[in-house]
Order: sequence, then structure tokens, then C-alpha cells
Amino acid sequence: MASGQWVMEKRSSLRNDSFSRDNDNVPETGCLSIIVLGASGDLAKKKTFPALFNLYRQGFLQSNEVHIFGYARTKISDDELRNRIRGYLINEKSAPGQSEQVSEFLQLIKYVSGSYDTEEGFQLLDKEISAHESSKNSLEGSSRRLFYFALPPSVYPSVSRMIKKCCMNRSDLGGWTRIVVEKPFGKDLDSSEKLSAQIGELFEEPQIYRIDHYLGKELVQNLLVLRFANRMFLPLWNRDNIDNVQIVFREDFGTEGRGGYFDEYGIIRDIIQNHLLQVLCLVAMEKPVSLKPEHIRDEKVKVLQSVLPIKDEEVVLGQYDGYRDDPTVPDHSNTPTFATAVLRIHNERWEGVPFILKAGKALNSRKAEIRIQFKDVPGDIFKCKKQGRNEFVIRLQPSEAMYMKLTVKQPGLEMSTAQSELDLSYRQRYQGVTIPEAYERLILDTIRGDQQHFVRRDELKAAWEIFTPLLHRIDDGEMKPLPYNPGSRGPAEADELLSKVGYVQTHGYIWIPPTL
Ligand SMILES: NC(=O)C1=CN([C@@H]2O[C@H](COP(=O)(O)OP(=O)(O)OC[C@H]3O[C@@H](n4cnc5c(N)ncnc54)[C@H](OP(=O)(O)O)[C@@H]3O)[C@@H](O)[C@H]2O)C=CC1
Ligand SMILES: O=C1O[C@H](COP(=O)(O)O)[C@@H](O)[C@H](O)[C@H]1O
Repeated sequence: MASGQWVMEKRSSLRNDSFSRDNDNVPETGCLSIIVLGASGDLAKKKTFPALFNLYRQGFLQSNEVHIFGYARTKISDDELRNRIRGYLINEKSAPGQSEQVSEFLQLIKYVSGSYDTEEGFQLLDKEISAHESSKNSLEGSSRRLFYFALPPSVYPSVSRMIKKCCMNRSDLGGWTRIVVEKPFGKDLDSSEKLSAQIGELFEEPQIYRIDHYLGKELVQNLLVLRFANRMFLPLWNRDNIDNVQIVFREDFGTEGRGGYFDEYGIIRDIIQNHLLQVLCLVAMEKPVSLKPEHIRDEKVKVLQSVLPIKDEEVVLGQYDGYRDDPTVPDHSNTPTFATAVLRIHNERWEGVPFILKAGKALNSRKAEIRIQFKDVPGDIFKCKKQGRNEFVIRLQPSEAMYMKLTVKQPGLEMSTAQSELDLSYRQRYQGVTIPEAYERLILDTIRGDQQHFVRRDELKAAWEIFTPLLHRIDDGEMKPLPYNPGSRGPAEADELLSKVGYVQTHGYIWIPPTL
């Protein structure tokens, strides 16, 4: 058997082994309706429907039990919606025969048009869902209804009310109603708490899945395994050995037509307060009692609650030149498109270790990575400092990899040292394995009832508590972004801050990519 095949088979069983048992998830069998609210929008066609298709293609959604409903205001027919989606499900790289699967999948989709704040549309939606459930002879109460909010948060409260009033699963025979909500979940602590309270009055916490798609990325999910299933990391993962941690997000394109949306939020709300902070939690948290979602989320909350207030002098903001040329962005916008912020965790493990969160748009490269830099070797007899410090890098994207930069003897007759690496490049090590899209995994989790990779209400609150004071100072114009050239590294002040808090850049390290 080829190595690729072996790994493919292992992947599905591994998932069951590691997560289901500890989660007490009971497989459910009732008829499943997935309702994509905001079906005509960007997120739905680029992420939600393709993720559903991939689940269908791999057999996780069975045509004899699932039906998908698109709901939005736009008045279009079932076929018009299907045609809008089709192009996002298939491309020149798709496997032969995929076009047939796409057609079969599209036949599972029905479209219902209606507004987001009146009962009429939701009553119609309920009628369609119920008709599907009856056609499958589903016992009333055993059927499952998953509502995916691919919508602007401004309509979350009214849509939640309408679902509660018109579309709930009737009784409790093992069936359920769940909602999946996207970020941005509020703009600051108050607005987020208000939204949480509005939705919390209608749905119980186990019914609410707050999605952060970074939690669905392969290497983010690997963090827990990496940290707690490897003996060698246990004694190293602390302030005694680690000098600083960077969590970095860079994009090499600007806001590209999303300027209007982006300007209201900025890079801190768009990326740092959610995606990067979630990653920080997984890097910094203590070992959970078990893999039960609540145990993991309890530990994440403790980390967030231990973060000290961010100091203005440990923040650098930037805005790329040309950002305000977008007609939907105000001429005098103060919104940062780049930010570096140093977070300090006040606990026994991390006191004194800066966690540098850095995110920017329109930069010179596209990547997301975690870079853990170790302290200098005490009493260094090799003058290693000239070579650079040990670094453990986990590259989330592109080309998933983790590598440990370390000092070795330069091969040859001379006794000299050089920087090299222990390298786990996924593309090479796991040939033939397709890494699932984050949304694919997370939607499957919502169907399975596994909330481990979703943000709990208290977690969200703690995350907003960290950033709200800084965000308010930016909103009030008390802190200004520095200009930077698109295609650059961002403001030079950000790199200065990095070295000020302790990061030591490695010079002269050359990586020679292994050949496949
Ligand atoms: N398996 C694999 O795929 C492997 C790949 N490599 C590749 O080798 C190359 C070198 O690796 P590595 O040394 O880890 O990474 P880089 O050379 O990309 O960056 C090293 C660090 O230096 C920072 N940096 C870069 N320029 C400056 C500057 N002017 N001032 C301050 N800081 C700066 C980077 O910050 P910032 O985050 O802002 O970019 C990063 O933290 C990379 O392209 C890497 O992807 C190496 C090993 C294995
Ligand atoms: O949530 C968001 O994420 C994307 C980046 O996602 P990625 O999976 O491609 O890293 C970002 O472009 C967008 O601005 C933001 O809203």
C-alpha cells in the first residue's frame, strides 16, 4: 500500500479515536437540515457551500438524510442559487467525476426568500424544512436543524428571534436546533455583551457555535497534541526557556473591495482580537483536565483573564498608503490596517515573556505563523549568539510546516557552528493527504455537537476585555496609525518594538528546501 493511502485511511479513524470518546458525543441519526442564512452572500458561496460540498463528497453528509436550505432576501429561484454556487465547487484541479457529484449535491439545495425580521419568510422556511423532514419519515423531534448565520451581525438578534419563534425543532427526541454565528461578534466589550445577552435569552450555550475559522486550521488543531503529547516540550514550555513568542498574520493584498466593512473594524478586530488571540490561548494555556470541550475552554479563559492591560508604548499601528483611495473608506480614516501589540500574561509560567501579536494587510508576504524563540544558551562556549537563537516555528499557512531552528556543527573538518533545522514539512511528510479546509472541519463539529473548537461566551468576553481600552483609544483618535508602503514589512517602528521587547533576529540563515 502506498504511504499516502495509509495516511488517508488513518486520518478518519484518528479523528474518532481522539475526539469522540472524550466528548461523550453520541452519533445521531435523525434527518438533518442545514440552513444557510445569507445564502446569496460572499461568505456563503466562497466558504459555507464549498465546505458543505466537501463534506458531502467525503460521505460525511448523506443524500438520504441531509437537505440544505439557502435563505436570503434576494428573490431568486433554486436553480439561480445553484448556478451561483456551482463555480465555487469545481475548478480545473477538481478530480474527474466531480462535476457529477456537484450536480447531485446542488440538487440537495432549496432556496427560500424572505426578510430577516418578519415571520412570513421564516414560517415559509419552517414549512419547507418540515416537508423535507416528513418526506424522510423523520420522527418529530428526532430531526436536526443547523442554522448557519452567513450574515452581518446587525441582523443576528432579529434572525435569532425568528428562528426561535418559527423554526425550532419541535420536541426533544434526540433532535436539536443549533446556530452557528460568524465574527465580528460585536465591536467592543459592551456591544459584544449586548449581542451575547440577546442571543443568550433565546438559545442555550450548547446550541450556540461561535465560529473562529483559525480554530479549524490543521496546525492550530495540532497545538494541543504537540504540547501535551510530547515529553520533550513539557519542561521547555515556560519563562525559564522561552524568551518571546510571536504570532504573526501577514497578507500581501489590501482590503480589495471590502474597504467599507474593514474600515468599521480595522485589523485588531478583524484578525488580532479573535484569530491570533485564540492561537495565543492554545500556545499559553495549561494542560486541560481532559479533551472535553469545557475543560479545554476553561483553560483558555484562564489565560485570557491573566493578560495584563496592553501598554500604549507596546503597540505600533500602521495604515498602508492608498488605503483611503477606496471610495468606501472615509478620507480621514484612522483605521489601522497593520498592528503589532505585545501581550503580557501574568502567571507563573509566562511572567516576563512577551507575546507579540502582529497582523497586517498589503504587506510583502502572505503567511501565518507562530514563532517561539528560546533564550540564549548560558555559558556559551561556541559563541552561538553569533549564529542565532533556537526557534520553534509553526507555520499555519501557506504550506503547513513546523521546524526547529538549531545550531549544529558545520559538516567538515573545521569545528565551526551553523544554523540548521529539524523540519516537518507537511507536503513532504504527508504526501497524498488533503488537509481539510477549516470550515469543513468546523461545520462537521457543529453537526457532531463538538464545541471544542468554538468560542464560549466567557471566552469572548475576556477577549474583548483585553482589547476594548486600546480600541477605544484608536476610535477616539488618541492613537494614530503610521503610514507604510504597500508591499513593505509595515512600519519600521514595529520591528524596533520587536527587538526592544527581546526578539533577536537570526542573520544569515539559509533554508534549502528538500526535494520531493
Ligand atoms: N519547512 C519549511 O517550510 C521551512 C521553511 N523555512 C524557510 O526559510 C526561510 C527562513 O526561515 P526563518 O528564519 O524561520 O524565517 P524568516 O527569515 O522569514 O524570518 C525570521 C524572522 O525575522 C523576522 N524579520 C524578517 N525581516 C526582519 C526585519 N527587517 N526586521 C526584524 N525582523 C525581521 C521575521 O518577521 P516577520 O514575521 O515579520 O516576517 C521572522 O520573525 C523562510 O522563508 C522560511 O519559510 C525554513 C525552515 C523550514
Ligand atoms: O477572518 C478573516 O480572515 C481572512 C484570512 O483568513 P485566512 O484563512 O485566509 O488566513 C482575512 O483575509 C479577513 O480579512 C478576515 O476577516
